[in-house]
Amino acid sequence: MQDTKIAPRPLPFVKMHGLGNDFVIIDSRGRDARVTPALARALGDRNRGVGFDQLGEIRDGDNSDITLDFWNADGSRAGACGNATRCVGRLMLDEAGVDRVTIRTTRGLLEAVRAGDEVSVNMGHPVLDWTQVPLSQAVDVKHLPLQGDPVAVGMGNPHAVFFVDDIAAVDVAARGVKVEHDPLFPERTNVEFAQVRSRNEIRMRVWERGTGITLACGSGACATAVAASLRGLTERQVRMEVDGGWLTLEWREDGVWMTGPTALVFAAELSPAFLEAL
Ligand SMILES: N[C@H](CCC[C@H](N)C(=O)O)C(=O)O
Repeated sequence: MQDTKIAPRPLPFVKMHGLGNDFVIIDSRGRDARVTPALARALGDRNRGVGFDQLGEIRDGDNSDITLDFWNADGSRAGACGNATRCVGRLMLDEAGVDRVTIRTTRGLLEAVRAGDEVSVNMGHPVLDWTQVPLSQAVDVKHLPLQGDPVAVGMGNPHAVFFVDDIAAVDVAARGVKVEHDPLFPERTNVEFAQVRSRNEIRMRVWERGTGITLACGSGACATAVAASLRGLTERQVRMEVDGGWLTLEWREDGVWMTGPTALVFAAELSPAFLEAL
């Protein structure tokens, strides 16, 4: 019998961003899941791959319109990614020509709805139990025993939110990397620095676990709105300015809703040579 070699096929993807928080999105519906840590790392390399803050993989739905998994550029998994959820929500809303879609993520069933030109997603209820954030010891999540007195909030991924008087004076990278690896966070953490401008407005900058400084972080924006509300600093609805623009957050009875813009940058495909070299 003659040996046959199956030629690897190119793998299509799209590049999107939400407020400059950028994503590669691979649609694996109807095929075997293809994303591996090695693929995430290679694709996430801005020189050898494409570069992204997170990689999103769309899979077939599970009592939902789709299932969505997130990866960081270091090959680790992100349990939540609000901006990518909005971007994928936009793709699915447009594909189906509907106003509401359901998205299964590791933290449960989320929904995305059209909000004029923007997309709103319900990122679910915040997690305020220290075992679930998770933290490594029984502490008050509203006042962590760390310099700067941050609040811990889980949004499917861990966040530590610091309130500061002057955000321009914060060295986000230096402080972020230190807090990310503090032993209080057994799964490391995303780190937000927030300056409350009024009871309805916050300026926020972020250090993302496994990624570094990004222009926006949707789950971090949700965590920051929850933390500010818990501390009595703001109302439950706030406008938030991040490095990439503006988001609206509202902590409602059914979860934390986030609204903001999405952008489709380009569609392309990964070459067989790139995939073979993994
Ligand atoms: N950019 C994402 C969050 C990524 C979080 C990730 N860095 C993690 O490890 O949890 C967002 O819009 O919510």
